[in-house]
Amino acid sequence: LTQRDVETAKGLIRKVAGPVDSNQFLQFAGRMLQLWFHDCDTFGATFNGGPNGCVNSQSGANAGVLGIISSLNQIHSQMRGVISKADLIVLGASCVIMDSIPKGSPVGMDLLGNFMTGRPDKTVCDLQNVLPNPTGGVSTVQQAVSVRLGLTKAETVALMGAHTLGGAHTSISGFTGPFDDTPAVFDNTYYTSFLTKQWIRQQGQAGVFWSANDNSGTIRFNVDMALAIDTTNCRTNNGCPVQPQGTMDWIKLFASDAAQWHQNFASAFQKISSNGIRGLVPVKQLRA
Ligand code: HEM
Repeated sequence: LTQRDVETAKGLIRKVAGPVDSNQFLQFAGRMLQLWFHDCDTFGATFNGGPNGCVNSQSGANAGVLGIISSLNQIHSQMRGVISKADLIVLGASCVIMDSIPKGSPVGMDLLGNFMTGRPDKTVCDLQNVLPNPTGGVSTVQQAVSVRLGLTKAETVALMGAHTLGGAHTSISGFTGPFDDTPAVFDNTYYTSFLTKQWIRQQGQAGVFWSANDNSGTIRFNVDMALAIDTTNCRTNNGCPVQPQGTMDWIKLFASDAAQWHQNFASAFQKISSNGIRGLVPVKQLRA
Protein backbone atom coordinates (compact mmCIF):
# COMPACT_ATOMS: atom_id res chain seq x y z
CA LEU A 1 0.00 0.00 0.00
CA THR A 2 1.28 3.47 -0.87
CA GLN A 3 0.21 6.98 0.08
CA ARG A 4 -1.13 7.28 -3.44
CA ASP A 5 -3.34 4.20 -2.93
CA VAL A 6 -4.78 5.81 0.22
CA GLU A 7 -5.51 8.99 -1.78
CA THR A 8 -7.25 6.87 -4.45
CA ALA A 9 -9.35 5.15 -1.77
CA LYS A 10 -10.32 8.51 -0.29
CA GLY A 11 -11.37 9.75 -3.73
CA LEU A 12 -13.54 6.67 -4.32
CA ILE A 13 -15.18 7.00 -0.88
CA ARG A 14 -15.88 10.72 -1.47
CA LYS A 15 -17.44 9.90 -4.83
CA VAL A 16 -19.96 7.57 -3.16
CA ALA A 17 -20.51 10.06 -0.31
CA GLY A 18 -21.38 12.91 -2.69
CA PRO A 19 -20.88 16.65 -2.12
CA VAL A 20 -20.87 17.65 1.54
CA ASP A 21 -24.03 19.79 1.30
CA SER A 22 -26.04 17.20 -0.65
CA ASN A 23 -28.80 14.89 0.50
CA GLN A 24 -26.58 12.01 -0.69
CA PHE A 25 -23.91 13.02 1.84
CA LEU A 26 -26.52 13.29 4.62
CA GLN A 27 -27.64 9.71 3.88
CA PHE A 28 -24.09 8.38 3.60
CA ALA A 29 -22.25 10.15 6.42
CA GLY A 30 -24.31 8.95 9.40
CA ARG A 31 -24.38 5.38 8.16
CA MET A 32 -20.66 5.35 7.37
CA LEU A 33 -19.83 6.52 10.88
CA GLN A 34 -22.29 4.08 12.42
CA LEU A 35 -20.69 1.23 10.45
CA TRP A 36 -17.30 2.16 11.91
CA PHE A 37 -18.75 1.98 15.45
CA HIS A 38 -20.51 -1.33 14.79
CA ASP A 39 -17.35 -2.90 13.36
CA CYS A 40 -15.27 -1.72 16.35
CA ASP A 41 -17.83 -2.33 19.11
CA THR A 42 -17.44 -6.11 18.95
CA PHE A 43 -14.05 -5.72 20.65
CA GLY A 44 -14.17 -7.17 24.15
CA ALA A 45 -17.63 -8.62 23.44
CA THR A 46 -16.92 -11.42 20.96
CA PHE A 47 -13.88 -13.63 20.51
CA ASN A 48 -11.49 -11.92 18.12
CA GLY A 49 -13.84 -8.92 17.66
CA GLY A 50 -12.74 -5.36 16.93
CA PRO A 51 -12.09 -3.42 13.72
CA ASN A 52 -11.95 -6.41 11.41
CA GLY A 53 -14.07 -5.33 8.43
CA CYS A 54 -16.90 -7.69 9.34
CA VAL A 55 -20.27 -6.96 10.98
CA ASN A 56 -23.15 -9.32 11.71
CA SER A 57 -25.46 -8.79 8.74
CA GLN A 58 -28.19 -10.78 10.49
CA SER A 59 -28.39 -8.33 13.39
CA GLY A 60 -31.28 -5.85 13.01
CA ALA A 61 -29.02 -3.10 14.42
CA ASN A 62 -26.86 -3.42 11.30
CA ALA A 63 -29.74 -3.09 8.82
CA GLY A 64 -28.86 0.56 8.11
CA VAL A 65 -25.21 -0.06 7.28
CA LEU A 66 -25.52 -2.92 4.78
CA GLY A 67 -25.67 -0.54 1.79
CA ILE A 68 -22.45 1.16 2.93
CA ILE A 69 -20.76 -2.23 3.27
CA SER A 70 -21.59 -3.07 -0.33
CA SER A 71 -20.22 0.30 -1.54
CA LEU A 72 -16.99 -0.31 0.38
CA ASN A 73 -16.79 -3.87 -0.96
CA GLN A 74 -16.90 -2.44 -4.48
CA ILE A 75 -14.09 0.00 -3.66
CA HIS A 76 -12.12 -2.89 -2.14
CA SER A 77 -12.44 -4.87 -5.41
CA GLN A 78 -11.72 -1.81 -7.57
CA MET A 79 -8.47 -1.40 -5.63
CA ARG A 80 -7.70 -5.12 -6.06
CA GLY A 81 -7.64 -5.62 -2.30
CA VAL A 82 -4.48 -3.52 -1.67
CA ILE A 83 -6.32 -1.90 1.24
CA SER A 84 -8.36 -4.05 3.64
CA LYS A 85 -12.09 -3.59 4.21
CA ALA A 86 -11.33 -2.88 7.88
CA ASP A 87 -8.97 -0.05 6.85
CA LEU A 88 -11.58 1.28 4.38
CA ILE A 89 -14.14 1.51 7.20
CA VAL A 90 -11.74 3.57 9.37
CA LEU A 91 -10.77 5.71 6.36
CA GLY A 92 -14.43 6.22 5.37
CA ALA A 93 -15.38 7.32 8.88
CA SER A 94 -12.37 9.68 8.96
CA CYS A 95 -13.42 11.23 5.63
CA VAL A 96 -17.04 11.90 6.57
CA ILE A 97 -16.04 13.38 9.94
CA MET A 98 -13.27 15.66 8.67
CA ASP A 99 -15.24 16.70 5.57
CA SER A 100 -18.32 17.73 7.58
CA ILE A 101 -16.62 19.87 10.26
CA PRO A 102 -18.11 23.32 9.60
CA LYS A 103 -15.81 25.67 7.69
CA GLY A 104 -14.24 28.35 9.85
CA SER A 105 -14.83 26.57 13.17
CA PRO A 106 -11.85 25.47 15.30
CA VAL A 107 -10.47 22.03 14.37
CA GLY A 108 -8.80 20.04 17.13
CA MET A 109 -8.08 16.79 15.27
CA ASP A 110 -6.63 15.40 12.05
CA LEU A 111 -8.08 11.93 11.57
CA LEU A 112 -6.95 11.71 7.92
CA GLY A 113 -3.38 12.92 8.54
CA ASN A 114 -3.12 10.46 11.46
CA PHE A 115 -4.76 7.55 9.59
CA MET A 116 -3.06 4.20 10.21
CA THR A 117 -3.25 1.12 8.03
CA GLY A 118 -2.71 -2.63 8.45
CA ARG A 119 -5.96 -4.02 9.91
CA PRO A 120 -6.46 -7.58 8.66
CA ASP A 121 -9.96 -8.54 7.48
CA LYS A 122 -11.69 -11.39 9.23
CA THR A 123 -13.34 -13.80 6.84
CA VAL A 124 -15.94 -15.16 9.25
CA CYS A 125 -17.94 -12.37 10.91
CA ASP A 126 -18.89 -12.12 14.56
CA LEU A 127 -22.42 -13.46 14.70
CA GLN A 128 -23.49 -12.39 18.18
CA ASN A 129 -25.89 -9.50 18.66
CA VAL A 130 -23.79 -7.40 20.98
CA LEU A 131 -24.78 -3.87 20.01
CA PRO A 132 -26.23 -1.71 22.80
CA ASN A 133 -29.91 -1.00 23.32
CA PRO A 134 -30.90 2.67 22.80
CA THR A 135 -33.47 2.52 25.60
CA GLY A 136 -30.74 1.68 28.16
CA GLY A 137 -29.28 4.01 30.76
CA VAL A 138 -25.85 5.31 31.63
CA SER A 139 -24.74 1.78 32.65
CA THR A 140 -25.44 0.62 29.06
CA VAL A 141 -23.02 3.27 27.79
CA GLN A 142 -20.49 2.34 30.46
CA GLN A 143 -20.63 -1.36 29.60
CA ALA A 144 -20.92 -1.24 25.80
CA VAL A 145 -18.65 1.75 25.18
CA SER A 146 -16.30 2.66 28.07
CA VAL A 147 -15.49 -0.77 29.49
CA ARG A 148 -15.69 -2.83 26.32
CA LEU A 149 -13.59 -0.42 24.26
CA GLY A 150 -11.27 0.84 27.02
CA LEU A 151 -12.26 4.52 27.05
CA THR A 152 -12.09 7.18 29.74
CA LYS A 153 -15.26 9.02 30.77
CA ALA A 154 -14.24 12.08 28.72
CA GLU A 155 -13.56 9.92 25.65
CA THR A 156 -16.89 8.12 26.09
CA VAL A 157 -18.91 11.36 26.22
CA ALA A 158 -16.86 12.68 23.29
CA LEU A 159 -17.54 9.56 21.22
CA MET A 160 -21.29 9.70 21.84
CA GLY A 161 -21.10 13.11 20.13
CA ALA A 162 -20.97 11.08 16.90
CA HIS A 163 -24.75 11.28 17.23
CA THR A 164 -24.35 14.78 15.78
CA LEU A 165 -24.39 13.08 12.36
CA GLY A 166 -27.43 11.33 10.89
CA GLY A 167 -30.47 10.14 12.75
CA ALA A 168 -32.90 7.30 13.40
CA HIS A 169 -35.18 5.55 10.94
CA THR A 170 -38.48 3.83 11.73
CA SER A 171 -37.64 0.97 9.38
CA ILE A 172 -34.37 0.27 11.20
CA SER A 173 -34.63 1.05 14.91
CA GLY A 174 -38.32 1.96 15.19
CA PHE A 175 -37.36 5.56 16.12
CA THR A 176 -37.32 8.50 13.74
CA GLY A 177 -35.64 11.90 13.54
CA PRO A 178 -32.26 13.61 13.57
CA PHE A 179 -30.34 13.94 16.84
CA ASP A 180 -29.76 17.68 16.40
CA ASP A 181 -30.76 20.46 13.98
CA THR A 182 -27.70 20.00 11.72
CA PRO A 183 -27.51 16.25 10.99
CA ALA A 184 -25.06 16.57 8.06
CA VAL A 185 -22.55 18.61 10.05
CA PHE A 186 -19.97 17.29 12.53
CA ASP A 187 -20.50 20.15 15.00
CA ASN A 188 -21.03 20.30 18.75
CA THR A 189 -24.78 20.95 18.61
CA TYR A 190 -25.24 17.40 19.97
CA TYR A 191 -23.93 18.93 23.24
CA THR A 192 -25.36 22.45 23.03
CA SER A 193 -28.87 21.13 22.43
CA PHE A 194 -28.81 19.19 25.71
CA LEU A 195 -28.54 22.64 27.32
CA THR A 196 -30.70 24.79 25.04
CA LYS A 197 -33.66 22.56 24.20
CA GLN A 198 -36.35 21.22 26.45
CA TRP A 199 -36.58 17.45 26.06
CA ILE A 200 -39.75 15.50 26.77
CA ARG A 201 -39.82 11.80 27.58
CA GLN A 202 -41.92 9.80 25.11
CA GLN A 203 -43.06 6.22 24.96
CA GLY A 204 -42.85 5.02 21.35
CA GLN A 205 -43.48 1.69 19.68
CA ALA A 206 -39.79 0.80 20.12
CA GLY A 207 -39.63 2.03 23.72
CA VAL A 208 -38.68 5.17 25.59
CA PHE A 209 -37.01 8.11 23.81
CA TRP A 210 -36.89 11.90 24.19
CA SER A 211 -38.17 14.51 21.76
CA ALA A 212 -37.38 18.22 21.59
CA ASN A 213 -40.27 20.47 22.63
CA ASP A 214 -39.87 22.72 19.55
CA ASN A 215 -41.36 21.03 16.47
CA SER A 216 -37.88 20.37 15.06
CA GLY A 217 -38.50 16.61 15.09
CA THR A 218 -35.19 16.16 16.91
CA ILE A 219 -34.91 13.12 19.16
CA ARG A 220 -32.54 11.68 21.71
CA PHE A 221 -32.24 8.08 22.77
CA ASN A 222 -32.43 7.34 26.46
CA VAL A 223 -28.71 6.37 26.35
CA ASP A 224 -27.94 9.92 25.14
CA MET A 225 -30.23 11.69 27.60
CA ALA A 226 -28.83 9.63 30.48
CA LEU A 227 -25.43 11.28 29.96
CA ALA A 228 -27.01 14.60 30.98
CA ILE A 229 -29.68 13.72 33.54
CA ASP A 230 -30.79 10.93 35.82
CA THR A 231 -33.59 9.79 33.51
CA THR A 232 -35.28 7.36 35.91
CA ASN A 233 -37.97 9.60 37.39
CA CYS A 234 -38.11 12.55 35.00
CA ARG A 235 -40.62 13.50 32.32
CA THR A 236 -38.55 16.43 31.08
CA ASN A 237 -34.92 17.47 31.50
CA ASN A 238 -35.99 20.80 33.04
CA GLY A 239 -35.59 20.63 36.79
CA CYS A 240 -34.46 17.01 36.61
CA PRO A 241 -31.40 15.91 38.67
CA VAL A 242 -28.11 16.01 36.77
CA GLN A 243 -26.55 12.59 35.97
CA PRO A 244 -24.60 11.73 39.16
CA GLN A 245 -21.84 9.93 37.19
CA GLY A 246 -20.25 13.27 36.24
CA THR A 247 -20.86 12.98 32.49
CA MET A 248 -22.76 16.31 32.44
CA ASP A 249 -19.51 18.18 33.19
CA TRP A 250 -18.05 16.86 29.91
CA ILE A 251 -21.23 17.77 28.01
CA LYS A 252 -20.89 21.35 29.27
CA LEU A 253 -17.20 21.51 28.33
CA PHE A 254 -17.76 20.12 24.82
CA ALA A 255 -20.73 22.47 24.32
CA SER A 256 -18.52 25.45 25.06
CA ASP A 257 -15.30 24.25 23.42
CA ALA A 258 -15.47 22.21 20.19
CA ALA A 259 -11.68 21.84 20.00
CA GLN A 260 -11.65 20.05 23.40
CA TRP A 261 -14.36 17.75 22.09
CA HIS A 262 -12.29 17.03 18.96
CA GLN A 263 -9.21 16.16 21.04
CA ASN A 264 -11.12 13.67 23.18
CA PHE A 265 -13.00 12.32 20.16
CA ALA A 266 -9.74 11.79 18.24
CA SER A 267 -8.15 9.93 21.11
CA ALA A 268 -11.23 7.66 21.42
CA PHE A 269 -11.27 7.17 17.64
CA GLN A 270 -7.59 6.15 17.46
CA LYS A 271 -7.93 3.77 20.44
CA ILE A 272 -11.01 2.02 19.12
CA SER A 273 -9.71 1.83 15.57
CA SER A 274 -6.67 -0.10 16.81
CA ASN A 275 -8.13 -2.28 19.58
CA GLY A 276 -6.63 -5.76 19.25
CA ILE A 277 -4.47 -4.90 16.21
CA ARG A 278 -0.67 -4.94 16.25
CA GLY A 279 1.74 -3.28 13.89
CA LEU A 280 -0.41 -0.52 12.39
CA VAL A 281 1.55 1.78 10.08
CA PRO A 282 0.93 5.56 9.99
CA VAL A 283 -0.02 6.73 6.50
CA LYS A 284 2.85 9.24 6.66
CA GLN A 285 5.35 6.33 6.81
CA LEU A 286 4.07 4.63 3.64
CA ARG A 287 5.95 4.98 0.35
CA ALA A 288 4.71 7.96 -1.66
C1 HEM B 1 -24.94 3.10 23.90
C2 HEM B 1 -24.45 3.45 22.76
C3 HEM B 1 -25.24 3.61 21.48
C4 HEM B 1 -26.50 3.18 21.14
C5 HEM B 1 -27.48 2.41 21.99
C6 HEM B 1 -26.74 3.61 19.78
C7 HEM B 1 -27.90 3.35 19.07
C8 HEM B 1 -28.20 3.89 17.83
C9 HEM B 1 -29.45 3.72 17.13
C10 HEM B 1 -30.62 2.89 17.63
C11 HEM B 1 -29.39 4.45 15.98
C12 HEM B 1 -30.49 4.65 14.93
C13 HEM B 1 -30.39 3.67 13.79
C14 HEM B 1 -31.46 3.93 12.77
O1 HEM B 1 -32.64 3.91 13.13
O2 HEM B 1 -31.11 4.17 11.60
C15 HEM B 1 -28.09 5.08 15.95
C16 HEM B 1 -27.64 5.88 14.94
C17 HEM B 1 -26.33 6.30 14.83
N1 HEM B 1 -25.29 5.99 15.70
FE1 HEM B 1 -25.49 5.21 17.53
N2 HEM B 1 -25.65 4.28 19.32
C18 HEM B 1 -24.71 4.29 20.32
C19 HEM B 1 -23.45 4.82 20.25
C20 HEM B 1 -22.86 5.30 19.11
C21 HEM B 1 -21.48 5.64 18.97
C22 HEM B 1 -20.42 5.49 20.07
C23 HEM B 1 -21.30 6.06 17.71
C24 HEM B 1 -19.96 6.45 17.18
C25 HEM B 1 -19.64 6.49 15.94
C26 HEM B 1 -22.60 6.04 17.04
C27 HEM B 1 -22.88 6.46 15.77
C28 HEM B 1 -24.15 6.55 15.21
C29 HEM B 1 -24.45 7.30 14.01
C30 HEM B 1 -23.48 8.14 13.19
C31 HEM B 1 -25.83 7.13 13.76
C32 HEM B 1 -26.65 7.70 12.60
C33 HEM B 1 -26.89 6.65 11.54
C34 HEM B 1 -27.71 7.15 10.36
O3 HEM B 1 -27.80 8.35 10.13
O4 HEM B 1 -28.28 6.30 9.64
N3 HEM B 1 -23.53 5.55 17.92
N4 HEM B 1 -27.38 4.71 17.09
